[in-house]
Amino acid sequence: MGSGNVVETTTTTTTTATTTTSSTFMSDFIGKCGGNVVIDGGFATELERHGADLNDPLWSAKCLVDSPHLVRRVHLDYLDAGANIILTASYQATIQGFEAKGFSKEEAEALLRKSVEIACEAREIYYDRCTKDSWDFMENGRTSRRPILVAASVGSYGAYLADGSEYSGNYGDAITLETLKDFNRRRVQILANSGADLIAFETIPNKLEAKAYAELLEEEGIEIPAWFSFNSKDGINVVSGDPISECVSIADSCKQVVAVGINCTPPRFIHGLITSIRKVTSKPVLIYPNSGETYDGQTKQWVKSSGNVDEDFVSYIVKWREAGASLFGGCCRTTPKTIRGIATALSDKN
Ligand SMILES: C[S+](C)CC[C@H](N)C(=O)O
Ligand SMILES: N[C@@H](CCS)C(=O)O
Ligand SMILES: [Zn+2]
Repeated sequence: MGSGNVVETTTTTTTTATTTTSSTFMSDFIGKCGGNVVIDGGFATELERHGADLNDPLWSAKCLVDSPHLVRRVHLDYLDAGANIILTASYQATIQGFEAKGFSKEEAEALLRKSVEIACEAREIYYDRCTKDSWDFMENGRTSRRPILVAASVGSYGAYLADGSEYSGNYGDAITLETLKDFNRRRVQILANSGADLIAFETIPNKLEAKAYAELLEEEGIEIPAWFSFNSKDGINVVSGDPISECVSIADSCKQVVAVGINCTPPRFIHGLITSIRKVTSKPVLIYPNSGETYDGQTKQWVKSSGNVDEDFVSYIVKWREAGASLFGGCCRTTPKTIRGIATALSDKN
């Protein structure tokens, strides 16, 4: 496990394998955070705000190669804004994607590890700064630090395709369960052993990919927890058209999955989706919507959605909490300002 967080695990020895489950990992963490967890905001969005050019098949993962200082800077921006969970820059970091750019397999694997190293380093810098500036507070004579987890991001296969396919989930008939498992196998192994506290499977657009991740976690005996986060463009199904209930059921049945929810989805759909998810699972629910704009995979630009206007969603956070979510952040086109607003809205409620 990553440093700084105590996790209760129960170890079950069977005749064939040793499995480690962590059923209380997320509920313990939510408790340590006072009942609500703040996730970070749009990572690539903030990289771009600092001047990064992400018009590249690697998208934000390009910065692992050419500007790691910006990656660290963005993590610190979100920590300063109040995040309890920061996601690594590995959303579009795949061994296959790095190899296509001329890196060796070893170099590609090192870049995946580097994404976690930078996030862990940012957490240490943040904690050191807090200590120096005496931001820590004393509780029963002991110094107490804001709990912070590093989540290793795994973007979907559609992200690797680098054409916005994570918003259609349409991979064609050639892509099977086995293709998806094999595509992700080494990446997931590396990230699971990188020092991250959990794996964040993000922007999962279809049921097939959820099934592939669940089977992969089981087959590889992955010992750190994971969350599954889906995206939707109608508030009823995930983007491929697969019912959200069926996707969430897959996450619910997977013992390594400690939270399930929705990301990179317009705010106007979030309330209904939380209600639908709640009907299928008692695992903690996470939400980190985008701004409500639409991504154009050809131009790699965000465009205003016609007809539907999503306002700044910070004012909805309390309602989403009442609907049953307990982890809240932002995805594309949200910023540290959004995250600071979420942290304030939740602390006002505590
Ligand atoms: C979450 S989307 C905005 C990431 C970028 C996309 N996979 C692309 O490469 O165009
Ligand atoms: N963690 C990624 C998700 C993109 S949908 C990011 O914020 O850039
Ligand atoms: Zn997003």
